[in-house]
Amino acid sequence: MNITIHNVEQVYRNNSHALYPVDLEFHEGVYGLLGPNGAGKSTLMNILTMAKKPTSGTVYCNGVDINTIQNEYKSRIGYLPQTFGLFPALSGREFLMYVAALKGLSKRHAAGRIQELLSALNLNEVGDQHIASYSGGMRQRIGIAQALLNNPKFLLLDEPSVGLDPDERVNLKNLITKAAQDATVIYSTHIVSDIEALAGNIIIMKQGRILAAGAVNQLTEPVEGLVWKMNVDYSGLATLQDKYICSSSSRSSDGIEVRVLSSTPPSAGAEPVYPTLEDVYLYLIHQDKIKGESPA
Ligand SMILES: Nc1ncnc2c1ncn2[C@@H]1O[C@H](COP(=O)(O)OP(=O)(O)OP(=O)(O)O)[C@@H](O)[C@H]1O
Repeated sequence: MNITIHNVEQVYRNNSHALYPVDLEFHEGVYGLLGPNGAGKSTLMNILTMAKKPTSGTVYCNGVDINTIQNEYKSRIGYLPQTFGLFPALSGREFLMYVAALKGLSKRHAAGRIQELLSALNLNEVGDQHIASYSGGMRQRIGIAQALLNNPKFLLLDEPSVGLDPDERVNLKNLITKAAQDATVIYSTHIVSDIEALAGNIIIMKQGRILAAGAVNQLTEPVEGLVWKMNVDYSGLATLQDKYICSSSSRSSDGIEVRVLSSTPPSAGAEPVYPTLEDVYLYLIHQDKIKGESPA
């Protein structure tokens, strides 16, 4: 499925610009949509799922304006919103049957698909218990299951890993990889590690604008030569963090190994390193500060 967004803009009544005119194109595969709080990720997802009408601009599905094929388009979508309501008095299975009916799935087909998804999401044992008794992670997995019910060709997941334990995060990644074999998947998050190995394409947003879009190796190019690795002690780390954008730090045999974003070497011992997606993300989000920095 080919989705094209042309000149899509969202301005709220209070004149806040959630999206400046955006042009994007999605094909089959996983797209990571990264951005800090308020970047406009959920607004974009709501427009793509037709939950929200944009102030202006058009979304095309395989070249056709989605407004002219609403029902067909919606039947091919699976959506996990950032927040969603579940009926606590229903069991997970009953809730999924209810959503399947709304999506127009036949009862027989739905029953088989729901069993498949309860197993895939490790919810078999609790599938017939009331949702009221579910943990946060179990509720999130029911949300993921409802998004996958109709084998969507366009799957949109807003912060899907929230509340999932490490095992379930791995399981989620495997499910998404499988779904993306013949579907377009958009995975929205502000957690870079969630999508680093999963998404072939990354879109980075901030304050309603697209800062960069492309494959990870395309995005790293402008950041090459701007990332440094060095060892410091705890007080040295605090000093560095005051002056520079530090992308990650980990304990090492020589104290703390820290990655620093800087246009010049932050110290004599700093060693240049190849940028990761997290480096790219922090660079793009904080580039004004990095460009205007005063080195040590
Ligand atoms: N109904 C609304 N009325 C006015 N402004 C809104 C409304 N909904 C969202 N906004 C604003 O639009 C901008 C983008 O919000 P959005 O929820 O799309 O961001 P996000 O990237 O999904 O953030 P988060 O990671 O926190 O979920 C924010 O500045 C937000 O305050």
